[in-house]
Amino acid sequence: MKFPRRAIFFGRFQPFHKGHLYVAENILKEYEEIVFLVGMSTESHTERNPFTAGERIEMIRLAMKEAGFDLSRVITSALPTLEIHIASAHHAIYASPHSEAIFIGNPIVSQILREAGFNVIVPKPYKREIYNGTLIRRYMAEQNDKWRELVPKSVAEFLDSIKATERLKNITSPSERHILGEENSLD
Ligand SMILES: Nc1ncnc2c1ncn2[C@@H]1O[C@H](COP(=O)(O)OP(=O)(O)OP(=O)(O)O)[C@@H](O)[C@H]1O
Ligand SMILES: NC(=O)c1ccc[n+]([C@@H]2O[C@H](COP(=O)(O)O)[C@@H](O)[C@H]2O)c1
Repeated sequence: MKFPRRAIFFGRFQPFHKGHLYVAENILKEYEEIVFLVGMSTESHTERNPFTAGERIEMIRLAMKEAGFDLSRVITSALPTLEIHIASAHHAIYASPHSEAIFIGNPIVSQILREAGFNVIVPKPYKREIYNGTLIRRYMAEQNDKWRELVPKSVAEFLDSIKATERLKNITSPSERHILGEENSLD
């Protein structure tokens, strides 16, 4: 059987932002279909992984639709939080439809996948200093509206609908908020 030409984009998507969209657009210039593999999907409501797997899948689909892609080219799959181990690489295979390449920037995970025989491609950085999940989560936790410009409009609307900034504020530790210069707002 001839499979459609596919590539996996492996990430946590916490939340889905414009850097992810840039990578996905480039993947779809070269491949017929994209598989968004949502990592650490069994973790939510933590500072690093505040959103559930379902919420992340929802953001991916909204953003890809907003960007004008036919969603029949967009596949989503999820992996539980795994030990960082060579054997874990094979979980990516069972969770994904047949694919020719896997796009991932995390150096440890990409090394493990490479050693397990995957065709690993590190995405070209696109304004990484602003388009990164860590910064966006910090802005959200400090109720700083700057996060809105860093995600697609439909994602911002979705995040508002689930009161995401309130969640981020409540789950972000005081020490983190101190780093953000928010100490005066704590009672
Ligand atoms: N601005 C960007 N330009 C290019 N690639 C990006 C960008 N942001 C993320 N990526 C790629 O997407 C992959 C998955 O991203 P991930 O979901 O971990 O988001 P992140 O922005 O790196 O989040 P965090 O800051 O929470 O680690 C990364 O390993 C990286 O290769
Ligand atoms: N314990 C884990 O399951 C674990 C830890 C770090 C990275 N990863 C995976 O690697 C991918 C990329 O990692 P980062 O999002 O940290 O760059 C993610 O999708 C994530 O799921 C998994």
